Amino acid sequence: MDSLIEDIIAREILDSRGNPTVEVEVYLSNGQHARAAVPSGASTGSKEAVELRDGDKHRFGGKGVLQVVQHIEEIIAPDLQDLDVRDQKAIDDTLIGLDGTENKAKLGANALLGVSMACARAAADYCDLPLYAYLGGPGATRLPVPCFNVLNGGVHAHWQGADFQECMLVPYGAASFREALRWGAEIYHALQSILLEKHLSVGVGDEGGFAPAVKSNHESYDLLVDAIRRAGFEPGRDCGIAIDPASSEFFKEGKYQLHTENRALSSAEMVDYYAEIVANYPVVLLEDGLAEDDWESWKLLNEKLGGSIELVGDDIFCTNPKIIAKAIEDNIANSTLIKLNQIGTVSETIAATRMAQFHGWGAFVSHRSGETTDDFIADLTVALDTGHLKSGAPARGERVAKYNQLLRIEEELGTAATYAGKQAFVRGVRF
Ligand SMILES: O=C(O)[C@@H](CO)OP(=O)(O)O
Ligand SMILES: [Mg+2]
Repeated sequence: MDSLIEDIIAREILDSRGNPTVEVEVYLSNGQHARAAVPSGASTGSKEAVELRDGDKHRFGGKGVLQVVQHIEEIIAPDLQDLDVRDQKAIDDTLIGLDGTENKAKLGANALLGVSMACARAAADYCDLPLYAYLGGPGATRLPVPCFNVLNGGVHAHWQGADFQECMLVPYGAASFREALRWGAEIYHALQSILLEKHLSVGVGDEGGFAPAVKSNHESYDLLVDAIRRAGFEPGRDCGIAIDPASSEFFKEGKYQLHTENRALSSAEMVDYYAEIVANYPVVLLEDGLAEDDWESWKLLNEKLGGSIELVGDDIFCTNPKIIAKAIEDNIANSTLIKLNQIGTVSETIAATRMAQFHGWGAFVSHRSGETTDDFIADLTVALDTGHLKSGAPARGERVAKYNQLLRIEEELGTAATYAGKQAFVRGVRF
């Protein structure tokens, strides 16, 4: 058989923030090889699989990943040698077994994920299939609604902008992915002109969105609605808004500290705050509206808003099938974010997505704020038919790498391609 893993090598490369990350290459017995790179978050959930860093202050301030490279080449590679690269489950189970810890702290989730992704890609190449078709089969034909993070705040803008980390444009009214991408870019540029006119900064945050020093979180939504109109579209009909406040980052001493507005809200007040935003702006999706340590209050949030918008858990679920199962049981949200490196293998990411989908929940695929030009998540989104993904602004190479790959997939699918549009969202979302 010539689909066996022959060798695996790894190297330390830089991500979009100038921090080291891991790149992995898998070589097969037939001479083919494939590559993958691992992303890295800034606003991370405490239950995420562990991203291992060297801690040697003399290299990258302790953020180096040479130890991870060593784990891949010296521990993982010999063990995976001669496994059939098409057996993703066996590969991932071997990786999990080799690490042996619950949170992948021993070898590092960054070591495991790089190998897992590179193997999936090598297997697809071996089968002479595009990655989305290899992972998703012949039914993988639906293109997702791209959610463009055009206003960056919170930690992604070093608290120079809004408290809320992400304000996204959601062009669900477009007829195709290509059209949605054009709309996103046009609205992004309209927003830039509005900011310039208002003498607000057009400097960008980690995900390529602008990071103006707004006076309130509401000002962000006014800017988005104006930009949608300025570009010639109708807010609510053509394009909605999604928000990721990443609220765990400003939940301190049991209160949500809104720095820009100089006030602190209780969980119940925070839910009312969102209800007011939802009543006044075309918001269709709210991610991490409440903190990961505020599980009980999520029930209230879901009671009040779960019937009209998609409520996504990110830091609180960490793409972990066990936590998502508990969340479904407790009925605290109606959707989960999906991030490969929060859980650490491709198989577990698929399991988390399926868990959500089988229960009528949404699954929202996401990049990380520290990215590379690896476009794996574009294919993954189509393969798992999640209907929507976020990959930052429609600008900056590491963000558009994913959007541009989706253009290629749409083109390749030809007449078979469909665009998820409003159906991308969980049932009940009011448009
Ligand atoms: O909170 C998020 O959803 C992400 C991605 O946008 O940010 P980070 O990668 O910093 O966790
Ligand atoms: Mg988030």
